[in-house]
This record gives sequence, structure tokens and C-alpha cells, in this order.
Amino acid sequence: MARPISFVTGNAKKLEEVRAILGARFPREIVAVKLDLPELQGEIDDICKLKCLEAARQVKGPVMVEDTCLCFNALKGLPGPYIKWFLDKLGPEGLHKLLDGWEDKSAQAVCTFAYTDRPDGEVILFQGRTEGDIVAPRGPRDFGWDPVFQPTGYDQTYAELPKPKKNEISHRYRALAKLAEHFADESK
Ligand SMILES: O=P(O)(O)OP(=O)(O)OP(=O)(O)OC[C@H]1O[C@@H](n2cnc3c(O)ncnc32)[C@H](O)[C@@H]1O
Ligand SMILES: [Mg+2]
Repeated sequence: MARPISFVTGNAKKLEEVRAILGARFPREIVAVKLDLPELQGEIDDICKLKCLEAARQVKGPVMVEDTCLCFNALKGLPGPYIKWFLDKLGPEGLHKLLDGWEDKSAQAVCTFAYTDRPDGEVILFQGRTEGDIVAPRGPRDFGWDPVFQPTGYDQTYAELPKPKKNEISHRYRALAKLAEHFADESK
């Protein structure tokens, strides 16, 4: 039996969604490790790789980490990986206001999982992307920027959509589908 994978995150909501999306079909056991890892500035792939290697150093075994970006097309992809700090300071209303001067309200939610089995190992990335628009906040405020992100083709925000629906179309779902495929092949 392959060793369990530690999912290292400081975000309980991410963990809840990962568990709901992967469900019982996933061939490896996932163990949650609550650590707020440092994130370097830079491009998303590099941020994820370094975060993953740091997690492996601390956990000393197979780990996965995840980084989520919210990229406004009018702002050439910003806030991107810095969305956490923008959200902390501006709140959902402020995120929507950032685009006041722009006609283009489109955005992409991007989720990148990184996996490695040891601190000096290869890091594999799995990325998922969902397109949408930034709207005035609607719906419950229990998870990040969900109230301002309305996925393309829907008239509800992520926050308003029933959880199982979000988990069928989300950036996180799409990234986890790739990760699950990788581990399904590995276990054959
Ligand atoms: O410990 P980690 O896994 O890094 O957890 P974090 O909360 O620091 O998460 P990120 O560094 O990836 O920053 C992403 C920000 O976007 C938020 N976020 C992540 N996924 C989201 C989702 O599906 N819907 C809404 N907000 C989300 C999250 O709360 C953060 O404020
Ligand atoms: Mg973080």
C-alpha cells in the first residue's frame, strides 16, 4: 500500500472541498496537515514548486499543496497569486470596485496543486481554470472571494451555487481531476 499523502494547507475550506471532490475513489489516503507555508513572490508555477518542497522538508514524506489565484483580465492577470492580501485588505466589495474603471469584468480562477514524494524529489503540477466575471458580492461569505466570482454560463456566484454544483465546475475540481487521473494511472 502506497504511503499516505499529506495535504499541507492553513485553509480549512480548501480541505473541505478537496475531501468532497476526491471522495472515496482516490487511491491514496490524504492526511491533513495544518501549516501556513511561506509563499515566495513570482510566477504561479514557481510559487507552487517552492511551497511544495518546503512542505516536504517539514513533513518528511509525500506531500501536496495548493495555490489559488484570481486573475482579472483587465488587470493583465493581477491580483493573481496576491489575491489573499487584496481580499484581506479590500474585502469582496473592494475587489469588485477595483474593476470600476474597466468595462471588462472577466476573470479566471486558477488552482494549482503541487505534489512531491520527498524534499529533493521532482514536483508535479496539476492546474485547473474556471472562467467567470467579477460581480457585486452576492451570497454567503464563508469562503474567500466566492461572493464576487460568477462562473461563465451561470447566473449565480460561486457563493450562491449549491456546494456540489461549485465542486462540479470549479477551478479546484478541474485541477483535482488531473491529479486523480495521475494517481489512478500510477495505481494500475
Ligand atoms: O495554506 P494555503 O493552502 O496557502 O491557504 P491560503 O488560504 O493561504 O490560500 P492561498 O495562498 O492559495 O490564497 C488564496 C486566497 O484565495 C482564497 N480562496 C482559495 N480558494 C478559493 C475558492 O475556491 N473560493 C473562494 N476563495 C478562495 C483563500 O481564502 C485565500 O484568501
Ligand atoms: Mg497561502
